[in-house]
Amino acid sequence: VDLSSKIQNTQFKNLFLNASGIHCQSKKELEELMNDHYSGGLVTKSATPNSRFGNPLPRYHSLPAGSINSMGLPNEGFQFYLDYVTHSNIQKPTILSIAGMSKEEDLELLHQIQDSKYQGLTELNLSCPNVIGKPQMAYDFASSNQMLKEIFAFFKKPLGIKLPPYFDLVHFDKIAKILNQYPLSHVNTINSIGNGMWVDIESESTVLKPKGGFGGVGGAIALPTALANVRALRQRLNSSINIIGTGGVTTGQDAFAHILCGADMVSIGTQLYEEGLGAFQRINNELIEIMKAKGYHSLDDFRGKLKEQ
Ligand SMILES: C=Cc1c(C(=O)O)[nH]c(=O)[nH]c1=O
Repeated sequence: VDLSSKIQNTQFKNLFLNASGIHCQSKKELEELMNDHYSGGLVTKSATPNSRFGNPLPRYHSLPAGSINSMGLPNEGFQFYLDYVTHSNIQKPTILSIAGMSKEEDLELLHQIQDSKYQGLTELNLSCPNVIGKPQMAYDFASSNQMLKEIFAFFKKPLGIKLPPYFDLVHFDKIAKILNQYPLSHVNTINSIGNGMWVDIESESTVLKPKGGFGGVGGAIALPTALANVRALRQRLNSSINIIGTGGVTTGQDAFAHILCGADMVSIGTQLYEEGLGAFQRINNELIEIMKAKGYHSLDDFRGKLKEQ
């Protein structure tokens, strides 16, 4: 059974990635991830120009079926991640994630990447729901289109976009129409489901401190939304644009479902945070068992071949 996959011309020995933000913020986390045998690639925490502490704690809470977070983009700063993916002992392909606090910052970071020696993939996060006062850009179709136009006037390296979930078929039509105009390497869908709320009954309080308790929701609870976004975008995007399916993957079955819906690669976030790096080996094995039982030898045997009732 072959779990290899690719994004444009970048080959991955297996389809699994960490979701940006999970196990990829510090040097220690990145090195453990780089040396992990059961993930095919490595995604960095979204980087801002300068390092950030992020939002006040508590800012992450485990839920019965997932997680809620309002981290607020804590990261070591762009130069740290650019240095890491450019100079570290590269064992697997990398995706450098960036999230400027404005269009100007995004453009500046992309100019630095364009002018750098970095030859890996880049991912522009247009969907962070937790920076106070910063909207999720990808919900503003006109601004997203304008931003992409300005980016592709100069950026010539492989670039993907991290999208928030959409909940309306017309919105899938609108965002796909925009994205199809640009030579994107991939889209990564979904980011957490923005601005959820969780309440502690005993204390009668929110569980998160930032933003009055509003935070992005992830984990098992997000799987139906993630599968819908992967399927809807696969049905609408040019075949040249690959899809990283993120959201709700806790088992090999969930990964299988993402691939059936059209995902080329699959990211694991909440489950990786809760279980640790062992989640990759377990989910790899579970997916292999499913494929063996069904007589599939490679992901291409069933990718995007979701049947309908
Ligand atoms: C990059 C900020 C993000 C954060 C964060 O740092 O709060 N949390 C998410 O669930 N998704 C994000 O995109």
